[in-house]
Amino acid sequence: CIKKQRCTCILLFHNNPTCHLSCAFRSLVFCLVTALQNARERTLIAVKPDGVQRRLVGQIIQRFEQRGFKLVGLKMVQASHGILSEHYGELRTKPFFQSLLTYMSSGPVVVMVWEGHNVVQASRKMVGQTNPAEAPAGTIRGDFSVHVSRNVVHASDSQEGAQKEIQLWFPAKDLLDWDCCDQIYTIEV
Ligand SMILES: Nc1ncnc2c1ncn2[C@@H]1O[C@H](COP(=O)(O)OP(=O)(O)OP(=O)(O)O)[C@@H](O)[C@H]1O
Ligand SMILES: Nc1ccn([C@@H]2O[C@H](COP(=O)(O)OP(=O)(O)O)[C@@H](O)[C@H]2O)c(=O)n1
Ligand SMILES: [Mg+2]
Repeated sequence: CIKKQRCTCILLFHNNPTCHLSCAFRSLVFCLVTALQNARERTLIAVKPDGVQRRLVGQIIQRFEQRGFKLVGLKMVQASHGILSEHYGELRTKPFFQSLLTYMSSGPVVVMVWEGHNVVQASRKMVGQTNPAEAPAGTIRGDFSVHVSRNVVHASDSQEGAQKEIQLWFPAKDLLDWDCCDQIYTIEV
């Protein structure tokens, strides 16, 4: 997408003699802004109470760091039924809803916001299917869990869902904008 926009800028230069420098400049700015917006995609990841009890927090964080994502928010909380009901609102009619709330409030959770290119989709792949029996080895659930009711970690399943979940768990002031010195080595800007 970034490359396509660069090509558009170049075509504007070469094919259209009436095109002004300012036009190309605007395209370039658009191109850069889009690249930066893509790089700033965010998702909510939570280590569930089973993951915390089993001392998997460090290994889970390490996987996201290693992949090249940037941690911009982190906290440990004892989640209330209120926040969990909202977080899992879409599952309200499911037979396991009450047991899900009981499990999720049974101990602390570690809630995080990770930022980076395509982070929502990439995280879902790193986490694996909801049912660990279907999650391949190499995914977090495939490596650390065996049962759907104790699947160690949560990851937002869409960009829209991520935005809602991030707002639910974090006041904006608790998310940090910081420069990752290796960013130019993880994406092409
Ligand atoms: N049949 C089930 N029995 C018990 N728990 C379940 C069952 N199905 C789902 N769950 C629990 O509810 C959670 C939420 O289900 P959802 O369909 O959102 O899966 P998910 O998106 O993979 O998980 P999460 O939202 O926690 O990342 C699951 O992660 C799992 O812990
Ligand atoms: N059959 C199921 C499905 C989900 N769940 C739990 O509900 C959570 C949320 O379900 P979900 O459908 O959003 O799946 P994920 O997004 O977690 O993969 C799961 O992670 C499980 O903890 C469950 O206990 N039993
Ligand atoms: Mg889900």
